[in-house]
Amino acid sequence: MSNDYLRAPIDPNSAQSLEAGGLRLDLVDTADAEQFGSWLQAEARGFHDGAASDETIAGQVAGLAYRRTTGVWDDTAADAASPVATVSSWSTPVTVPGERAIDAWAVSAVTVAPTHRRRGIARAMLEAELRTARSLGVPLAMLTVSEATIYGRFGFAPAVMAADWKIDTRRAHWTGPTPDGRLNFITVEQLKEQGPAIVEKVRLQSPGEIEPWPLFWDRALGLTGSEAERPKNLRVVRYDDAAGEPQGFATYVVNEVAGDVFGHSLEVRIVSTATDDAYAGIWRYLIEMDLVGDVIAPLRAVDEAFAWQISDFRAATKTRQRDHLWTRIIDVKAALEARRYSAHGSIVLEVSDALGFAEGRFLLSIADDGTARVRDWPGAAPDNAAIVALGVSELSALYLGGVSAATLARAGRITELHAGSASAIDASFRSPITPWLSIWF
Ligand SMILES: CC(=O)SCCNC(=O)CCNC(=O)[C@H](O)C(C)(C)COP(=O)(O)OP(=O)(O)OC[C@H]1O[C@@H](n2cnc3c(N)ncnc32)[C@H](O)[C@@H]1OP(=O)(O)O
Repeated sequence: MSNDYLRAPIDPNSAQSLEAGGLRLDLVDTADAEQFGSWLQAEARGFHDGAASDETIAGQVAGLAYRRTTGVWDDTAADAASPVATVSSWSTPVTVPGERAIDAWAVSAVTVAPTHRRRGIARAMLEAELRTARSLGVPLAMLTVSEATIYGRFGFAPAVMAADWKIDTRRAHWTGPTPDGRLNFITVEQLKEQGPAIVEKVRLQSPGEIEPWPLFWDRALGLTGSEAERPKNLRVVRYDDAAGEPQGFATYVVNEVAGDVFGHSLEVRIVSTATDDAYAGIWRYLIEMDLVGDVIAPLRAVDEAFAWQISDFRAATKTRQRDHLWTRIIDVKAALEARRYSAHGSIVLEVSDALGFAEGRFLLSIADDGTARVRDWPGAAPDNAAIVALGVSELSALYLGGVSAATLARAGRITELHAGSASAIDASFRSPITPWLSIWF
């Protein structure tokens, strides 16, 4: 999708409801550095970050201008130029099962100033985002969340989980393959040039993955801010296959551990690998690092293959596992037809949606090749069809193939109207590749 979303008008419903409370919902002109800078500082304050330096703000003004940037202003506030609430959004492809992607409405930077909380401002902004996405024909919305208690009421649900891993390198001897590629140290500047092409090879492999944006690289590589603020201990290693083609990279830092001169802790920042060989080459390199007692790898997939590539299964532990990407189906037909399925069949979905976007009774007909057609289906279900009643949150949780319908049925979150329907949904919906999103947004 082009950047048309930048010009879409402000949602009139939310503008009116906020106006009734003396507040103004408006778009920020991201070409106006002063206005955009003020919005960025309000966002930082909303997340309890310190005031950003002029250099950081200048970098963000340049790097985030492609996002639809919305604020809420209280013209009676002492600093009336500074918004009391922020949200930003953009349309970007997200990978769905079948190594393909659909446009999704990414929502980020949702903050309301502590002086203005719990009077419905976030609700007005979120509903405006969903209506705007709908008006632009974007079938899915998504976000990564600070708290798991906020977004369910708007029809979002966790669809991609993530895990923080810790590997005890003294116990974890590498038993996986030894690939014939080679590893090379490269500079962060080289990675900024070469990394996007590698990540692009990887993107369609995991449902849930999205395109990183240019400023993502600057942040991840410590290239924002002044020279003095840049990290000095960030290492970058690239894996090239036997033919010399770059197929993966890792960025990491090695930290001293107090009281243990030779025992360091290696913290993985990014590992991105396009082939199984690159995966084995990079993880072997990290796990076998000398003078390192443990490898800390945050925000990884919940079923990392490296757990099966070491001598002691208990040497790799998940120190935390939790929801990461939340999705919200806006257009049931477009969303469900965009992905591929693992088993053919007919499924009737009775979807309820308090906001109305996804409400309806639909027939999903999945062909032998995994493609699907969705029709409104008010009538009786075809013979042998699975039938379930569920909310849009539950359908959104199932969408990327990482959540079990049988579990949701056991939890009372979906209702089987024919016995065995949840298992039929799982046979079709579950992705053979566990969904994973490697970044926050
Ligand atoms: C995608 C992202 O950007 S995630 C980041 C979210 N932002 C943050 O965590 C920054 C700090 N927090 C904040 O800025 C604000 O407290 C926000 C944005 C979370 C909420 O803003 P508010 O304007 O106070 O929310 P609002 O009054 O519209 O509440 C909407 C609903 O969410 C509920 N709610 C709001 N905040 C929370 C919370 N932290 N936990 C649980 N429920 C919440 C309200 O009770 C309300 O429920 P209801 O409408 O069903 O009665």
